[in-house]
Amino acid sequence: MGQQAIKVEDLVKHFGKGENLVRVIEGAEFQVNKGELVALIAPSGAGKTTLLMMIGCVEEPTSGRMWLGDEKVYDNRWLTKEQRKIRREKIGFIFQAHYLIPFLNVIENVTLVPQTNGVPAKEAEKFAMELLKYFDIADKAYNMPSELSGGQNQRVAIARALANKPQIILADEPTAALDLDRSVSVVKMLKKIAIDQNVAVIMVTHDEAMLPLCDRILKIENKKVVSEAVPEGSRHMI
Ligand SMILES: Nc1ncnc2c1ncn2[C@@H]1O[C@H](COP(=O)(O)OP(=O)(O)OP(=O)(O)O)[C@@H](O)[C@H]1O
Repeated sequence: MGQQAIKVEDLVKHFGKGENLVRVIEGAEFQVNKGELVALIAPSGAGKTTLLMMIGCVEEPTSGRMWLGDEKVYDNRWLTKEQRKIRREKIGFIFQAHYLIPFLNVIENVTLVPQTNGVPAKEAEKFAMELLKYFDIADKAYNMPSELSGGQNQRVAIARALANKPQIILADEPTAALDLDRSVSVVKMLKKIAIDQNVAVIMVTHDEAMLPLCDRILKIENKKVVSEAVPEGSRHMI
């Protein structure tokens, strides 16, 4: 078993109160290790984004316990006043729409978070260039996002998610806007990152073709989270 990146115990999430109470998650228990690429699947409205946002310290759970790396961050309440700091230091987010900032060029987008974290500009730029080279997009460093294709923008968004050297990458349907070839290449990239950078990646997806590329599936079922192997015999399909 690898090192723990995420662990939750008895995690509960409700929205609203009284008549408007919505029970989304009821006692989730699971762990994700560094080096793992895990697909998170469930029907629409079952709570995938909510779960991702709780792990990302954006949405507060209703109760339970949660660890990020070795640090216990939630025990029926946040254990720190600075969830934002935890988020900035430990988590990289990738979204379906890449959300690059349109008036900043590529390298400025990638260095924004590390600079907010106090990393000196030169050092942040050096690491950003390494990431852009790794993603084969260094020649676009000084272009604006509008000058790049959808797939290129998504690679920049992945580089940006890695710029703060996170332990955990949370990707909410990162391939939804891409065709099959580009989707496969993004997911393979996420797997390579998981191994090379020793990070845990959780990827929400509706695309079954992506499952064989993942190590494991987490499924939200009956308001719980269950772990499943990827579909038998299909791992090497793509
Ligand atoms: N801020 C909120 N207030 C009240 N209910 C909410 C809130 N956010 C989410 N919900 C409800 O929680 C449930 C889970 O929503 P969530 O967006 O996590 O689902 P999802 O699995 O990501 O769905 P999709 O696949 O459609 O994106 C839904 O019933 C939704 O209506």
